[in-house]
Amino acid sequence: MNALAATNRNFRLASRLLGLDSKLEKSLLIPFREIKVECTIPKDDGSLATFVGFRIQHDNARGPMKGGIRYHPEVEPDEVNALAQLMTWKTAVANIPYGGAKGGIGCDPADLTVSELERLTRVFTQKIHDLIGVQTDVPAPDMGTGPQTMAWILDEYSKFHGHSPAVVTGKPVELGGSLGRDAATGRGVLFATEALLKEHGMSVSGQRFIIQGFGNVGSWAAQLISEKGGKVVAVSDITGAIKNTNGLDIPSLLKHSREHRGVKGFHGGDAIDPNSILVEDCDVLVPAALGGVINRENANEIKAKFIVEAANHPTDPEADEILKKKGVVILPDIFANSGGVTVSYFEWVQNIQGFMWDEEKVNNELKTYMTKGFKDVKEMCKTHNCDLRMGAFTLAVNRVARATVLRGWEA
Ligand SMILES: NC(=O)C1=CN([C@@H]2O[C@H](COP(=O)(O)OP(=O)(O)OC[C@H]3O[C@@H](n4cnc5c(N)ncnc54)[C@H](OP(=O)(O)O)[C@@H]3O)[C@@H](O)[C@H]2O)C=CC1
Ligand SMILES: O=C(O)CCC(=O)C(=O)O
Repeated sequence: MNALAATNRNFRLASRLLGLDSKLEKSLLIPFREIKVECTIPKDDGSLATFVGFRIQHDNARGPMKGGIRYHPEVEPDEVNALAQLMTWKTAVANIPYGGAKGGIGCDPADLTVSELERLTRVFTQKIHDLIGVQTDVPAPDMGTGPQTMAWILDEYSKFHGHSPAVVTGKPVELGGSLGRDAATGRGVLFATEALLKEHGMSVSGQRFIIQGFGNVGSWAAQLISEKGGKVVAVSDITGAIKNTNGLDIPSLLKHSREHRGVKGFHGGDAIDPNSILVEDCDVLVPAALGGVINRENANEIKAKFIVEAANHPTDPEADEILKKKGVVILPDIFANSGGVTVSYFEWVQNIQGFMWDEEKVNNELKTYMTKGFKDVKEMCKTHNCDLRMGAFTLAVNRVARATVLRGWEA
């Protein structure tokens, strides 16, 4: 099932549990605006290259639309649409005053030089600058993008609209980025995992973790989990996968990954087949890379007792059903990885106030939001006698539906 069909399905299940009016249900699914642009840039060798970029703005009932921009070869409209919709539900679960959006450019950032990436980002910004804004739609990093990408967007946008630091989040701290944003998604994953394990009378310390993806989210999650005594027994990225049943030395692995641009060749563990990482033995599986990686092909083989969805949409609905029957507990993406957008909200607030918080305040506030989010999700699970994914979806859909109706929605 593709990402959009899967997301729509989860939304509809939640809508039925809530007993939403069918016209309201339909209207909540339709995106507010879908933008597609062609971005042509000169490559360093003088030839021209054209890339297709998207910004899909899903819903703004609860506030400005918010969500990352992804640079990846597999970016396509249905997936961006699904990711935009997931942002609407994620900001509602986190209870931050935003709607949802997502963007992306179909490109392989590894094949482009820094100056080509800068030109591409500037052309993309030129094409969408009048459709984003501090109170309309606020982009942020996602796969293949980071603080430097946000700095280029900020600079290009400001040429049209004057200096506007709050138009993007996840910026470099020197340009108004928030302390703690870089680590925020991974730190949120830690807080979410702690809340989940506590519920089961367990703690992070001593549990065996497997993490797929060692980029921003995966590497911070690995670092923070291992600092709390969790044993990270395997990680993977696009270059390969490494396993050590005694626990990988994460600081050394981070150093190796920075120096060699990937985990491949790390001597502190054994190389394993990256395709088998999700089914290796562990207590907690943390997918932190692409969507759809847990599916009917591998769900039966998964050995983890818990799955914490650091990536967006890593679990296909068919896998969801199989895993539920096996008793695997899944902490869904729209809660588990909401730490990133929550600290993006803190960044936006700081920019608007023209005031900078210290990192301790950012991290403490994040913990408060994640703890409250878990409690709210559990409450919905109790009310609707459902699993954590439906608990999170019903919480979110109910909040967005209420905001929509209060603003004066009419069938
Ligand atoms: N950044 C954020 O704040 C947030 C991100 N997310 C989600 O988290 C996930 C990761 O994002 P982020 O960490 O920012 O992205 P990054 O680009 O920083 O990192 C992605 C990681 O995934 C690896 N990867 C890519 N393809 C594969 C594959 N087929 N198998 C194994 N690893 C792979 C990459 O390897 P390599 O580097 O070698 O290419 C890299 O290690 C995405 O689903 C994203 O939507 C969710 C919430 C917020
Ligand atoms: O920080 C943000 O605004 C959004 C991050 C994001 O794209 C996500 O949570 O999937």
